[in-house]
Formats: sequence, structure tokens, C-alpha cells
Amino acid sequence: MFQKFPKYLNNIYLLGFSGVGKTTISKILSKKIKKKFYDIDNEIEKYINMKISKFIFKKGEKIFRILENKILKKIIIKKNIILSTGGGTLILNYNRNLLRNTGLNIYLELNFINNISRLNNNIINRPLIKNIFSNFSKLYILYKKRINIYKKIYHIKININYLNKNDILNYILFIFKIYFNL
Ligand SMILES: Nc1ncnc2c1ncn2[C@@H]1O[C@H](COP(=O)(O)OP(=O)(O)OP(=O)(O)O)[C@@H](O)[C@H]1O
Ligand SMILES: O=C(O)C1=C[C@@H](O)[C@@H](O)[C@H](O)C1
Ligand SMILES: [Mg+2]
Repeated sequence: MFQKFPKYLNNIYLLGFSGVGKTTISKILSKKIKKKFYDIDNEIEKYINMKISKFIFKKGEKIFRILENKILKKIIIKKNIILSTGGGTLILNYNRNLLRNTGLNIYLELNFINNISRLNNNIINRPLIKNIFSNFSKLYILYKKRINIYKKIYHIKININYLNKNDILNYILFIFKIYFNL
């Protein structure tokens, strides 16, 4: 599913709930189309020199979101990059506008059950999810809230429920070929 997007934007942003595969896909895509790969969570951890989980535990989510916004601004002034966003980066309206106006936003859409089954080995450093992981209904509410946010700003949505990594990569490359001649 596609929304209109300006073709002159050469940054690409991957959006989606934690565990959906943003980092995995961004990495393999960056090698194929020769754009530099960034992962906002990695950049945050490099900047604070500690794990995000520790930072949130010490300072709380509000301060984390301010920091995340600061790092996002630093990253997106770069050109010709692929960025894997954090699961909660889009909570701030300000971040949504930044992403929407500076790059092509690709939303990886995965149903709740498939999504949480991929989270299992990933929650240690995802403290906000970890806290509610055993509470199915809270987790579902968070998932629903988040997917409504991703839907607000994507340019391209890919339903990845039945796609492996290579299928997703090829699908994105196919779209780029048609629309951008990349
Ligand atoms: N298409 C796919 N099919 C099956 N497994 C996948 C697919 N894409 C990624 N995975 C696996 O799902 C897990 C989560 O992937 P990844 O870390 O890339 O997600 P993420 O969206 O970056 O998560 P986070 O927001 O927490 O950083 C990994 O174990 C990865 O190997
Ligand atoms: O879902 C979230 O709110 C988060 C997801 C991760 O990518 C990290 O950015 C952090 O753990 C917060
Ligand atoms: Mg990731």
C-alpha cells in the first residue's frame, strides 16, 4: 500500500513495533542499495555509553524520549542513509513530522502474535516491553496504540506476515526499481 511521497528524499526510514525486523531488514537493504545504515538504538547507546535499559531504569522514559529526539535530529541531517527507528520513536509528534518530511518511511506490518513471538530473545534491552511482557492484554494495548501511530506516517506499508527476510528485501528493491529507478 502506498501513499504519495516526494521522490527527491533520499533517506529511508524503517518503522514498526519492536521485534518486527527493522534492524535486520535495514542492514541487508543498506548493503544492496549502498546507503549507510544507522540504528537509532545503537546511536543512543553509543552516545550515553550504556544500555538503553539501564538508562531508562535510571532516568525514566520521559528523559529517554528527549534524548531519542536529540539523537534522531543528529542522524537525519545526514543524507543517503537507511535508519532503523526505535519502537517508540514515533510517539512524539515532533519526531513523526521530522521523519515524514525528510525521508521515505517504510512500515513493516506484522500481526500481534507473530510480532511478540519474535520479541522473546529481544526484550532484555527493551525495558518498556519487558515490564509488560507477561501481561498479554497490556502488551496488546501497547501494540495497538503503536500501530495506529505508524499508520499515520508511512509512505509504504508492507505486510510481512508471510515473508521471509529475502522476500522483504526483494519486495523493497522491486518497489525502488519501479519508483526511483534505483
Ligand atoms: N522476516 C523475518 N522472518 C523471520 N524472522 C525475522 C524476520 N526479520 C527479522 N527476524 C528476526 O526477528 C528478530 C527481531 O528482529 P530485529 O531485531 O531486526 O527487529 P527490530 O524491529 O529491529 O526490533 P527492535 O525494535 O526491538 O530493535 C530477530 O531475531 C530476527 O532475526
Ligand atoms: O518500544 C519502545 O518504546 C522502545 C523500543 C526500543 O527500540 C528502544 O528505543 C527503547 O527500548 C524503547
Ligand atoms: Mg532494532
